[in-house]
Amino acid sequence: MSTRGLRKTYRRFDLSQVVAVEGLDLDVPAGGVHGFLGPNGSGKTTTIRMLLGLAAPDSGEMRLFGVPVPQRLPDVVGRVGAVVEQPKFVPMFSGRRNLQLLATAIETPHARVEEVLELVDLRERARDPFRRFSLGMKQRLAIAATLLKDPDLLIFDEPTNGLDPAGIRDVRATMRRLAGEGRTVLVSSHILAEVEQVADTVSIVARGRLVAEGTVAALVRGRGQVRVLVPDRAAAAALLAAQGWTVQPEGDGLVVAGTADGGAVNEVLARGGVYAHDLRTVHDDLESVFLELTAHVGTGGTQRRGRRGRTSDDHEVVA
Ligand SMILES: Nc1ncnc2c1ncn2[C@@H]1O[C@H](COP(=O)(O)OP(=O)(O)OP(=O)(O)O)[C@@H](O)[C@H]1O
Repeated sequence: MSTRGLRKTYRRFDLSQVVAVEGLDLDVPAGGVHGFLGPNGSGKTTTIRMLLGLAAPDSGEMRLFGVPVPQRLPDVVGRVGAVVEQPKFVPMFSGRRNLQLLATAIETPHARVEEVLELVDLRERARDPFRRFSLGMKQRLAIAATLLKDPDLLIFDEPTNGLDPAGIRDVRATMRRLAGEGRTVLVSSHILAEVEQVADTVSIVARGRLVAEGTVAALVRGRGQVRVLVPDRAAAAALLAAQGWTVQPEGDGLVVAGTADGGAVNEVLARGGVYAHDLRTVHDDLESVFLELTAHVGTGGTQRRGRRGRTSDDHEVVA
């Protein structure tokens, strides 16, 4: 999946414009889990809706499986499954019955229902009525519905929203399992910790623009701090600051920001005749990288749509 120069504006009730997506260049490699990350209102849902033909871009290009969309969406839509908002399940019917109804609607054999229930680990609870399902189970049922037609690309918009830790863990495990089968999973989130552990690669957006992309390891590499305990803090601080590092006192020691290279810090100190009696490297996690990258850009447009607190009851299954 890719986008080039993608742009979408909305008109507010007072006729002013909100730029939801602004010149977005997104690349999602085939296979694996790709995190689509950004603060609330940074344009993730709008981008996903455009990719699925649910909203029209103002300008820019989008490709799915190498073909331009929305122009040729009908050619590839069968290879895409998405969970984006709004419920489509009957509360009184069992999870299995709900899936069977959908399977009939898209002319898929009911045997596939058993397969997808297995894939999302819901087989044992498939006889329970949907209304008795926990949020996590509802979410996995929505994922199961998208799997009925065996898509190569799965798109999940904030799939762990409103879930408890066990629900989050189960949805994560489901995403990993799907990627393990060779599918591509695109998952959007504004909570990095939820995606960091499951994503192979990520794109970070802020105000509708890409601010970073790559593997989680590459994004956090080299970012961090080195903490040192030294006998002479003033001398050590002078030596380290001379390297261009930001040095701050902390407790009995010093924190050297802007490097995660403990060896280099140690060498500078030793060459200057200051011997550290303790030195540790603290690597930034993706959360700090994300905050740093998105802080100065802020969040999206000024108009909010009151979607905070949305639960997984609001999922739209594009099957
Ligand atoms: N239908 C709409 N009408 C007007 N403004 C909209 C509409 N949809 C989105 N917006 C605005 O566009 C911007 C981007 O919203 P979008 O929902 O795409 O962001 P998001 O990154 O998915 O956020 P969240 O994490 O809250 O879901 C926001 O400022 C939002 O208020």
